[in-house]
Amino acid sequence: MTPDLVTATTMSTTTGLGKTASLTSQAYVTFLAGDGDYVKGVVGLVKGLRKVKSACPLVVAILPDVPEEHRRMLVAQGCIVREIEPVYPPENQTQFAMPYYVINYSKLRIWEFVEYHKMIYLDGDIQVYDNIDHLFDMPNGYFYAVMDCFCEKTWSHTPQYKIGYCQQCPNKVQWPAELGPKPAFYFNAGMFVYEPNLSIYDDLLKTLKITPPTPFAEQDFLNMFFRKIYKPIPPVYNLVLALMWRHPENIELDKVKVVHYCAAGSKPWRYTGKEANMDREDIKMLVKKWWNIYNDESLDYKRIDISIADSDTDKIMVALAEAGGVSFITSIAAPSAA
Ligand SMILES: O=c1ccn([C@@H]2O[C@H](COP(=O)(O)OP(=O)(O)O)[C@@H](O)[C@H]2O)c(=O)[nH]1
Ligand SMILES: OC[C@H]1O[C@H](O[C@@H]2[C@@H](O)[C@H](O)[C@@H](O)[C@H](O)[C@@H]2O)[C@H](O)[C@@H](O)[C@H]1O
Ligand SMILES: [Mn+2]
Repeated sequence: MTPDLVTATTMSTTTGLGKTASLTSQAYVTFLAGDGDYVKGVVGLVKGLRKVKSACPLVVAILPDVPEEHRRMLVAQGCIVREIEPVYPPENQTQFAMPYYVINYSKLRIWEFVEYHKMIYLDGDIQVYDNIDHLFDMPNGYFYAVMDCFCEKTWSHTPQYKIGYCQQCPNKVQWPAELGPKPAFYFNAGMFVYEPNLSIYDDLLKTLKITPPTPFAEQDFLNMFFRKIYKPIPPVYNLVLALMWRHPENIELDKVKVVHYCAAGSKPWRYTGKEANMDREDIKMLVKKWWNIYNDESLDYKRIDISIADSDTDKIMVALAEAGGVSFITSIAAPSAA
């Protein structure tokens, strides 16, 4: 048994909670860079995870350029903040699909978070509308993510886009034999389930050094690196918004658990409704849903004052806090919010 599991077992006997073994070793993780407005995305995300009563904490891997004030906001919202060093791709002439994708290689650092056995990575522009903790229970040894769509203009550099082929509807336009074998399934890297591991981490960084950058940056790289163990999961776990107008037949909006505001103009905190497709009623509704969570004060993190914790509930919360699931304050001056 690993040391983590020993702790978890002890904890579940002391708290009487059922599935606590997971709590010490599983977490959500997101990535934050810069002093801009993506911090709003992360605040929205941690509140969303609370709303769906996720049992696992949210770790935020931040670059050094995230200002102190934003770090404090995240901690105050119950996030576990971890600074990481940036990772840069090798020098190259490549044009990224979006210029800021260059910083996304830093996502690779999350393979270093080996105090967690399994993590679910979520982009900061993702919101969770239904509990997805069950994804932690899928068999180990695979890389799980949702298949991407090739129909938007950001894909115009690819043969797929040029011939109108999309893996979301592989029979509409058949893959032509003269282009060689059909490309392997390709995932969107805004959401994935993976296992932190130091030897994989070393291998990722070593391989990156000898891999020329390509337009979808770390997403292309991860697709290449994990191609042999990639297992597609249904689009309800990462609704790439373009699916709603490109492949509506693949989507049942009321069943969607995770929404990825990745279409141009769809980031809720920047939404104006002016860009292509952004005036759709379903998009307006999803943007409103995001804001409802972001503005819901009842979802703000409530800290527990450990010095006056006396009820059984408080004691359980403190045990959880020690396991990394919830954080708490020790100051007696601060009021208990429990
Ligand atoms: O200025 C930035 C740009 C990106 N990101 C992070 O990098 C992720 C990937 O970028 P984005 O989601 O904008 O890409 P898209 O999914 O829209 O292609 C974001 O979700 C954030 O977690 C960030 O923190 N600050
Ligand atoms: O750095 C590469 C980025 O690539 C991805 O972008 C998406 C998005 O840009 C859409 O607008 C496209 O249409 C879609 O197909 C594309 O995959 C991830 O969401 C992001 O987390 C990051 O990995
Ligand atoms: Mn994104």
